[in-house]
Amino acid sequence: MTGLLEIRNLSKSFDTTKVINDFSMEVVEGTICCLVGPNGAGKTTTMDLITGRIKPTSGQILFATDDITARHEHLIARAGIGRKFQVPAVLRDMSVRQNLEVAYSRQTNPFRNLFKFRKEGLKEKLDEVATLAGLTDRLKERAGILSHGETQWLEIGMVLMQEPRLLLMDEPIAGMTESEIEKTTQIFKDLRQSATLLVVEHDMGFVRNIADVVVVMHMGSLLAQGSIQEIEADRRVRDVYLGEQEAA
Ligand SMILES: Nc1ncnc2c1ncn2[C@@H]1O[C@H](COP(=O)(O)OP(=O)(O)OP(=O)(O)O)[C@@H](O)[C@H]1O
Repeated sequence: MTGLLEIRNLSKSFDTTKVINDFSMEVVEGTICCLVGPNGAGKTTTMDLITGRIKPTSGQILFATDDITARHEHLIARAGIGRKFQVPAVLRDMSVRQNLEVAYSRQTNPFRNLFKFRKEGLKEKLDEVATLAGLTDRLKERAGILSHGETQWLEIGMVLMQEPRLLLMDEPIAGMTESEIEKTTQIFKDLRQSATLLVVEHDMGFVRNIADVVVVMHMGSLLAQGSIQEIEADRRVRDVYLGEQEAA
């Protein structure tokens, strides 16, 4: 099976330091792939390379079989790759509903843009996303009063309003309470029905609950990939990453 996203022999150097080194992986459509590894392994740099924020020194990135390696960042977003960063970017003085509407109007798919003022399309999408993100009861609230967890869910909702085919997430549960993590786990399980996700995450409990595939990076290279059971049983992964996690 070919991946929706395929990374082939990717390398990236900053000055003389090679931080991504001949790294290859893929994300299959309709799955959640978690990218894990020790601090400095190159996870964020890989996400930056996928979205076109930075360009690789060598290698290729294919999205839906198109080579997007040299494409400009906004064209990659338009092709259907959305990203939710760790730091929220919601408009605090606007309501939850207005935030979702603004995200919809920033729809990056040009075909969809033609219909952006069609109210039914917006309403339908807004209801669907609010339900998925667990925000139906909070639509009228000012975004500024939301809890940390709710703000993160609103951010996820805002990315979903743009209907990405692939959704990248940077540490989505950072700073969340136990109950917020539980709810986020459910949101991700629901998301899997309609989206493809690549998630950078340190919390192995969360990874265990959501991941179809786990990819482990170490020093810019692929160390291991497989199911969570395969990863947790892998001695090399235990040595460089999981052992360190358990000790923390
Ligand atoms: N712009 C840059 N210039 C120089 N070095 C960089 C730059 N960006 C990242 N690096 C280096 O690349 C390496 C990989 O960093 P990266 O942030 O991708 O790791 P990470 O796996 O996301 O780590 P963490 O889990 O701590 O977020 C690190 O050694 C970092 O210092």
